Amino acid sequence: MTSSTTAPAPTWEAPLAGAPLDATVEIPGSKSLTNRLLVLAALAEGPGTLRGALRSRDADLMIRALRTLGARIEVGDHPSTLHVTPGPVAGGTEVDTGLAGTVMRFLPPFAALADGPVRFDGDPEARVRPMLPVLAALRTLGVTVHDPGSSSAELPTHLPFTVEGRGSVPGGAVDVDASESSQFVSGLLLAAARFERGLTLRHIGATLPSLPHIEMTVATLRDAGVVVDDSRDGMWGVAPGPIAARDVRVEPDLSNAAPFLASALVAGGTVRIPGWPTLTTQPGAMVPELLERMGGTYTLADGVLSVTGTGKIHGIDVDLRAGGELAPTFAALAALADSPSRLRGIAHLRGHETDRLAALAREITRLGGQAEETRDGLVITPRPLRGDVVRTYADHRMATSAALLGLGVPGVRVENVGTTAKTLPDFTGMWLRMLGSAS
Ligand SMILES: O=C(O)C1=C[C@@H](OP(=O)(O)O)[C@@H](O)[C@H](O)C1
Ligand SMILES: C=C(OP(=O)(O)O)C(=O)O
Repeated sequence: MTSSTTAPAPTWEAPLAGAPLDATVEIPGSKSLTNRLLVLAALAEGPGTLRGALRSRDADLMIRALRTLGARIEVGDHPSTLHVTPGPVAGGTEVDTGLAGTVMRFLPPFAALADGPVRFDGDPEARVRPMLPVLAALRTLGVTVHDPGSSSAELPTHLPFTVEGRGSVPGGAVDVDASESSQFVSGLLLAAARFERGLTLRHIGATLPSLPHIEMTVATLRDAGVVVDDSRDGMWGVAPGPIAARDVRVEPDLSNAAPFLASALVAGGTVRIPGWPTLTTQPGAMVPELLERMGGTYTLADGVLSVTGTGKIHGIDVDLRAGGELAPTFAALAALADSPSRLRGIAHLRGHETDRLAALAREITRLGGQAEETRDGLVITPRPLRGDVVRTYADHRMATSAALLGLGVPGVRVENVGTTAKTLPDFTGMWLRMLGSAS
């Protein structure tokens, strides 16, 4: 299994904004859409194609895993064009999840269709991310899951684990507590049309994060001809049936666009993102309005989103439950604002790539800021900040939010900026080009 390095990585000097921005930034395909569409293509009735797919560590982990599980995936005339030919789901193999939530939560239900055992493991940081709800659901649905190192009948709560594929999954009804991650729901729904009786899934937790990501799952399933009933809140039904083979284009990743757009508020000037969808299930669709509340303005014309800022940022009180992956960007803006901010509804960020609430509070504090964890979020009170090393904890969004802080604070150095390869391999190149300082 691959693992992220624990040796001290060289730091990257985050550039300070020298002048108001005037940049157009092309953002690669959405991680969430790419990895859903790959899974559905690998379960489809025939060969299909993704265009504009993301190529990053998370997407490539998904590609490698699906290949080992029996799909043929060929790269077309552009690296972002992927031709997928489904095959019988193969067992007797291992899946490296890296640190990708989409791989570790979407593929166990897929592996349950295999003709043999599939062992899952990932990065050291992945071994603490919550897994139990999806594994417990699989057991209820008739699938055996066990700890690869023991003969105990007790369900593993985390990676590593083995899913004993038996060639088919009975399916049926299951209750899932998805309060720690919407991905438990999405993973089960994505494979459910291939279960003999389909699936009826009821969420039983107190809160449900990332609802747009579940809606994205439902939309991609319906686009592939799968019958999904989402007429009752917190319940989803998937009818058994074929998954259509398709030729699909992936939208740009709007969450990855967030730090670039937010730069306009820090540096002043305008940042433009082409290919912004008018209708989308991506939670990044919330970004323009949130930036407006913090002092920016935006327009969407001919598919180009433009955000303009003045360099003056206002604090915000916002429930980010629907788009928790945006929190690191807004925490950085909040630390640079002229009034306090409260980010709410994001307790589940404690199970992301790292405990993001602790990491953001610690790193903002390291720069001289004031940031406190609450039960379900952060309270950030702006203070004058000074440069220092910002630690990233193997978390790509800690790195991009540190870059944003560095636009406004001289001397910010980002530890292991290479962690951005999880979803955006050329992050530093794109950032420098945005600032007009690329060689
Ligand atoms: O399904 C998806 O593609 C995702 C769902 C969300 O996970 P959580 O519900 O665990 O936050 C999000 O944060 C993650 O980046 C991607
Ligand atoms: C939470 C995230 O990723 P993952 O898909 O690994 O959960 C994220 O990208 O912010």
